[in-house]
Amino acid sequence: MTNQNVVVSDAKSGINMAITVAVAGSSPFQTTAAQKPPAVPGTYITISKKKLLQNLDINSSARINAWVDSMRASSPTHIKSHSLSDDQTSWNMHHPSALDMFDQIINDSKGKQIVMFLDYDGTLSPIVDDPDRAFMSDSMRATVRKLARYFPTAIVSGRCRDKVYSFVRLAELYYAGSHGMDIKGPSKGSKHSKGGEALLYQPAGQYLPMMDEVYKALLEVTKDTPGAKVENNKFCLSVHFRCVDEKEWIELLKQVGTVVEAYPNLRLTQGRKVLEIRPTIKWDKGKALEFLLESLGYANSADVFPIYIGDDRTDEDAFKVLRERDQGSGILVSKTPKDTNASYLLQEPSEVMAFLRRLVNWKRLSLRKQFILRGRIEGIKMSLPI
Ligand SMILES: O=P(O)(O)OC[C@H]1O[C@H](O[C@H]2O[C@H](CO)[C@@H](O)[C@H](O)[C@H]2O)[C@H](O)[C@@H](O)[C@@H]1O
Repeated sequence: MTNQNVVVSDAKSGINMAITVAVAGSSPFQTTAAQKPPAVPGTYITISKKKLLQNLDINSSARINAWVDSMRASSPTHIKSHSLSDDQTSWNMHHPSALDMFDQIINDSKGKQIVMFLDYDGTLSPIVDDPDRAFMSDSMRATVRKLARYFPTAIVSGRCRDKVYSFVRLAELYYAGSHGMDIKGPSKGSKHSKGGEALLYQPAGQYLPMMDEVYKALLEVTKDTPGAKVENNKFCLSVHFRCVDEKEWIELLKQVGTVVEAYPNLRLTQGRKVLEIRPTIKWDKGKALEFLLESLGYANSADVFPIYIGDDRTDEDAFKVLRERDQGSGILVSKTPKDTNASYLLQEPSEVMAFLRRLVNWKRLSLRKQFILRGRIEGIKMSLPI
């Protein structure tokens, strides 16, 4: 356990109060690698390239080129078709479909409380060109609403919390925005909050003025690059290049690199056709998952079964936590091979919806069975002579 600063917000007065609480640190669970399919080495993004990507030096053409290769790799159309089919077969063998393995997942969760963690873009909504129009379908919303009736459910997104909430619009969920750096967690029964107070946790709070400054600088340097879009996700800034001509990528990278270089407390990473700038603090979606589990009362508990579904590179931090704890299931949403710590696979949001619906139906049925069984036992008791 380590101490973390938590901001508890009083809904009536609007006053935020910083308190220190204990947060789960290293996992008490031992990894038994044999129980889970192993992570397959990356097929088109190698570990060494990942390391190389940790720092972008805009004066080094080797670094710049590695970054551009990686930007290109986020587009499956650039994978040669013959190598894709070989990789795909071996990858699919190691990462079976979560729909095919549904019974196995349910069996593994036996006697445990399932807690759901859902990424937003590419998981609940399909990837589209305009980030402001990545709407969730009504049927997906209805499915997630039902899901939350049966299981505690959290959305964990790179978007700022307000924006992802405006897309999802379900008050009964918990939300972790800015890649987990802005958490609104459970208010009832949590040891982090009293009464009906909302639990807010913003571990990068001190960087907010800096992020606003960097947002303005990014808007300025990218303003002449057609198709570039800068999104302010509060504790994380996204520079989208999905609609930028590939010939302009090096220039865009240099523009962004020049801004980021001036701030030693910032790091630059990549998502799906997006450059992401965030504080260097040791906090990510994996830490957010652990924080939410603890605030739900499942710190160090063997009675919980977290299921995390996501498509983004940043979701890997959460998959890694589950793998290290040897707990729950990580499910990657992807059609193409990727270096991943997830155990299972779903191809696209429509499969995510099918999986969530199966969970809801299974839970409904098992509750009905329990209800009937209890009725029978009560009936037998009533018919017994006193
Ligand atoms: O953690 P997530 O919820 O997956 O958020 C990650 C980023 O998602 C969004 O960008 C991605 O989706 C856009 C809409 O489909 C797409 O246009 C873009 O190319 C993708 O990278 C969001 O706009 C970013 O701010 C999030 O960081």
